[in-house]
Amino acid sequence: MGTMPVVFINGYDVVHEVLHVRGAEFAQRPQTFIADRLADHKGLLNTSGHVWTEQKQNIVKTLRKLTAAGGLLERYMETALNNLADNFNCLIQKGEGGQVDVAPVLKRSVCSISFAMAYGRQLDLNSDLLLSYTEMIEQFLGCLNMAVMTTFIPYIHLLPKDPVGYRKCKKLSLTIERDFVTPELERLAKVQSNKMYAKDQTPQASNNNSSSNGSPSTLCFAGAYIEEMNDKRRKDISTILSDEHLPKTISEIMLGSFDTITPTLEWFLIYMTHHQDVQKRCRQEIHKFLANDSLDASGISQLAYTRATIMEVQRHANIVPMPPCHTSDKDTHINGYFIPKNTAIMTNMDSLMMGPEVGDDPTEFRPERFLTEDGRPFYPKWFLPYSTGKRMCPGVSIAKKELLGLAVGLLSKFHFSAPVVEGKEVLPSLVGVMGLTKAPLPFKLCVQSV
Ligand code: HEM
Repeated sequence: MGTMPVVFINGYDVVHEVLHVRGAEFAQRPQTFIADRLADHKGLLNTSGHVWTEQKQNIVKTLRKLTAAGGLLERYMETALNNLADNFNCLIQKGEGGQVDVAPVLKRSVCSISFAMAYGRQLDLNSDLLLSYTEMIEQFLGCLNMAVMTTFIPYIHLLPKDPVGYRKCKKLSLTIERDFVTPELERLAKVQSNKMYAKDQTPQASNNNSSSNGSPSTLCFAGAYIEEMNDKRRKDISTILSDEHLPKTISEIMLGSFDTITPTLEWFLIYMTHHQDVQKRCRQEIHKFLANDSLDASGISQLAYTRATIMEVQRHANIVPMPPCHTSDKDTHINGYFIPKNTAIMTNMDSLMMGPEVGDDPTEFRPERFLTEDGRPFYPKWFLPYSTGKRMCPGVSIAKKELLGLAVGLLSKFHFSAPVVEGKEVLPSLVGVMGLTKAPLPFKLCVQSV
């Protein structure tokens, strides 16, 4: 990458050794042109050392608290799903269910949930703010796909006419922060200071730890971050959490969830269209275990086949085939090969998802590979869509719940099949396009109520 050597690692044994066993040694991110310029050494995804360590611990703690917080995520999902169903039903009533471009509504649903988890308030799927936030995120990601070329040939960014869109990308990133992130953070900071003021005014309140549970500002990522930061400042504890890092970290949470959950759901619907038998079996399981199709925890936990299907979609479509690179700041060896310090280590996830450990015919779509013989969920060691070790995705538990909840909500309400064009069924393509993640080509589905 540019002048930086790159080593691809392949196969479960070496991936496990580098990312997990020697995770601390390889926990750093290489300094690439685009990451340095866009992240500006802030946030979490592209930082290393103590800046990354405290923020990672904080994000893991906060996301764990949010997923555990009394059905919060489930409430946001129900609202998004109801909104989504209204949108699909509207198209069906207008006679337009035969060929629906499902992606825009799916994207806004995911964005509305991420927004709610990040800022503590949920937007309607058709609200102007959500429409423009989603559009800006998409534009930014689209632009970034080309701008990453500067990682390989940095001087391109100096050429006139911005040939790979680097300057556009930088501008979009700043616009997102200015127009969407900052106003929400200011709103939350106000809530926070009002709360502090109220606490100072009420002698009883000062004795009870109202910051830990139940208050509106803690029930979102940004609120919890602000609270933790203020708490540490008040107690004079040295901290890296700051108003400078917060907007970048929030943007990364919004992008990190949007650009992974959306394509996974799109792929899920595409595979369900190709494999009607699997779709039918998932729906039967959902109707059997979920009373009124509600996303209650005890019912959801019994959906072994539907879970296995989502895992098989993640494996077969392999949405993050090349996760962000890792590096070490010391000369070392991997598998007997000398690796100079600051070499970018790239993981080839295809070598796991389609590798020999998968078993018989990895190219076949077969959810049963994630079930034991008696039908219980089975998590093979090579299945690492969220990576592993120190840099593992902190959003894993939210992602798992969200994917299952949205997949269940979609299948319980709608049937998906190939649109018929000029008397012929047109199945959506299984070929993906690579950006930061692997997304499907534009596609349409026939959507019917069940
Ligand atoms: C289907 C959903 C998702 C998949 C497949 C996924 C996958 C990944 C992968 C492969 C990495 C790179 C790990 C590495 O460098 O070894 C990552 C990092 C990350 N993900 Fe996710 N992710 C998903 C959802 C989410 C969600 C919902 C969030 C936020 C709530 C999130 C936030 C992040 C962040 C902040 C990082 C950077 C972690 C670090 O550098 O230490 N992701 N994710």
